[in-house]
Amino acid sequence: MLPARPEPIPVDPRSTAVIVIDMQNAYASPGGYLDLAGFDISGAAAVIEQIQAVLPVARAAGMQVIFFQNGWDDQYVEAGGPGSPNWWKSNALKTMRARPELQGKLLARGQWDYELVDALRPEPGDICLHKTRYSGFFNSQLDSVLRARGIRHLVFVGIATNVCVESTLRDGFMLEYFGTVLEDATHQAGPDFVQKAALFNIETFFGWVSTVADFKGAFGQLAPTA
Ligand SMILES: NC(=O)N/C=C\C(=O)O
Repeated sequence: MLPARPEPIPVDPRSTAVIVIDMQNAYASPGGYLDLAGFDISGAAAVIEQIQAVLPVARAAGMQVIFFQNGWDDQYVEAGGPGSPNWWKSNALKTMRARPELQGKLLARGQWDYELVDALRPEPGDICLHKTRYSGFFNSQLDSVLRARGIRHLVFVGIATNVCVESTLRDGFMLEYFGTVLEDATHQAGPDFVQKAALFNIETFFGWVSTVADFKGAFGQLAPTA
């Protein structure tokens, strides 16, 4: 059992994936997109440390680790033009329109901004997926990757709690996946209250909320079974 809110939840490591949402320079490094767009990323360093603690435990317990990277091709075709709400709402695209010297740099594959932070690198056996919108289920291989492995429970870490973490967990709920967020391995984009609001929504309507300490307590002693 994994201690969680609103109640403990049974989690079988063999049918569980840890989903690492968008731990890219864009979201977690000074000089990355969120920072340049004016969001407070002061909590990101702690999130990196917490995820560093979670991943070895998950791998040793036999859980699948899946890294997501968010962004688009270097011409931003995948971002959509003015006919896409993404063109209007993406703060990365808006920041580049306001500051043309940044054009081509934010969330573009091949650029530093798009890369995972140095401290969190996939290991052999981990899976890396790409997404072009906030939800990891939209236009991605996630659902088939999970179904092929019999995975039914998703444990979320990463940035941002109120955008890509919550979007992916919500879509997973609609697709019958159980979703748990490790609250202290996530960080919001926006004021503190949006972290609380996202966690309230998840705990109340879409899934479960746990902590890194409880995750380590539940799975830290487990080795994979054959
Ligand atoms: N990874 C995220 O949660 N992203 C949030 C905002 C954005 O990508 O513009």
